[in-house]
Amino acid sequence: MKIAIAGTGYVGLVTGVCLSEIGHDVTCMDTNQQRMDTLQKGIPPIYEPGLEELLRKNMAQGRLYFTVDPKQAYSNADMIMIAVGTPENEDGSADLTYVEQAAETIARHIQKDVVVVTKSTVPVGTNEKIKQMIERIKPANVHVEVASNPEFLREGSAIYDTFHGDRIVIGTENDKAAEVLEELYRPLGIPIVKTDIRSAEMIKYASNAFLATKISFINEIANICEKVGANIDDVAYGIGLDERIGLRFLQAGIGYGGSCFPKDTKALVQLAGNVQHQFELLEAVIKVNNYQQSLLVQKAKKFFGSLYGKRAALLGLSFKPNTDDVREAASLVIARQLLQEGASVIAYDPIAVPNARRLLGSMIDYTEQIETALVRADMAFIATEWDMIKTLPLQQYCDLMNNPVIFDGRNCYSLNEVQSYPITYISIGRKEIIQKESVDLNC
Ligand SMILES: NC(=O)c1ccc[n+]([C@@H]2O[C@H](COP(=O)([O-])OP(=O)(O)OC[C@H]3O[C@@H](n4cnc5c(N)ncnc54)[C@H](O)[C@@H]3O)[C@@H](O)[C@H]2O)c1
Ligand SMILES: O=c1ccn([C@@H]2O[C@H](COP(=O)(O)OP(=O)(O)O[C@H]3O[C@H](CO)[C@@H](O)[C@H](O)[C@H]3O)[C@@H](O)[C@H]2O)c(=O)[nH]1
Repeated sequence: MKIAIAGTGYVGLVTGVCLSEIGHDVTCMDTNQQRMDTLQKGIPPIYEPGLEELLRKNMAQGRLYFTVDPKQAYSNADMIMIAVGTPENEDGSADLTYVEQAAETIARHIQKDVVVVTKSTVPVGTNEKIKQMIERIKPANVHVEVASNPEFLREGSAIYDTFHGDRIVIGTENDKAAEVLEELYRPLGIPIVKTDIRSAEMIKYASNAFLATKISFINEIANICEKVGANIDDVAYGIGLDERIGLRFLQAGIGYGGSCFPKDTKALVQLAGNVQHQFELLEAVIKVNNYQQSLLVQKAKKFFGSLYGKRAALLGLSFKPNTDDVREAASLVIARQLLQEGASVIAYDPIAVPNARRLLGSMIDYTEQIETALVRADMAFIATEWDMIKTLPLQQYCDLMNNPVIFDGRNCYSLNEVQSYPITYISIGRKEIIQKESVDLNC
């Protein structure tokens, strides 16, 4: 099949690369010239495990192209996928500017019958608007079907998820469009849910809202565990073994970040509000998450009294491991709060430093060496559970820091392990380990 993709970010690029890998002829179109110049050289503009290899392979085999020219991308396509960003407006609703621009450009350049598929996360009713918009502009002799096909991949495992997802959701108005999409995805062997367009759009928001709810729920339980002397790791395991609850997505910490949960939860609250339904549960989920993201600095203030003049090592900048994405990352909240408290910050991340620098500028220092961040630090904040952070021997904190005080937002170390070192260790939903004389101790 000849497929064009509008928007070559995390979703568009990964989808394009994976569809070319299963034999389709894919042209990715983006309005960002610099991004496409980089891609034409075979260099991915984002970090995603396994992406570069598949990108180069399929470009070399002549199945994957990149262009900023909409005519080249859209005029001959059998299917066009919209994968542009849907960021949040100031009121939390989804900003559909890029989707509308993409739909308009598609309508102006199509020359043959085509199925337009929306992969971007869009509020219920958007695909109908896309259809109306395209119908208004397209050539009269061209027939267009519109389908909703929301994306469920996770950053950091996007290629794996595309080939091994739990389900593929296809929302259409008629069987013909559904059949084309089923044929596209059949080789992946992933269960397909066929439904109407509005339900498909809702499935995406409801999925993200439910996952975010699980995280805020376990974080609230963690906050109570701290007060009653229970251990959240054991509690999460104990409840998660009940198959109705499940073990996944019960990792307590400093809340969810990323380009999806924060904006999609707010967009669903807005969507509900538009039909006079106050989504109180989801409002609480968002409130808990905001609180959670600022929890570590609150804990540090409680421990030290004042953070003024202290040197902080911030370990991990990306919103989760294995990605360079820092959108809505808890690390950004922590960095800004530490600066407000008068501390200086040196941040470590193996790959997200350039993206973080774009947002935080020179307000903090950066390093790609974890040891450099820890040298002479008064306190270390673990914001992302990268492998190199999780497996850093505790002795290193002792050797490099002034006096090792760790605020662990991802519960990377077991309490038993920490107890054998003269380290003050304050994590989430677990007992605090305080070295009263840590100031005078040599590890
Ligand atoms: N990132 C994820 O993990 C993920 C997962 C599932 C769904 N989604 C959803 O998918 C959509 C895309 O997310 P993303 O993270 O890939 O976005 P992104 O910001 O990484 O990429 C969006 C791309 O679209 C391009 N673009 C903007 N307007 C365009 C236009 N008119 N024509 C062509 N290109 C245009 C931008 O230049 C950019 O390269 C969003 O709706 C998001 O909510 C994202
Ligand atoms: O038990 C958990 C699981 C996750 N998180 C945090 O939640 C955020 C999101 O994590 P994850 O869901 O793994 O990453 P995303 O790439 O944001 O993927 C989510 O958002 C995508 C965009 O909509 C969807 O496609 C995916 O299905 C959905 O998992 C991160 O900050 C994690 O640290 C926790 O705090 N505890």
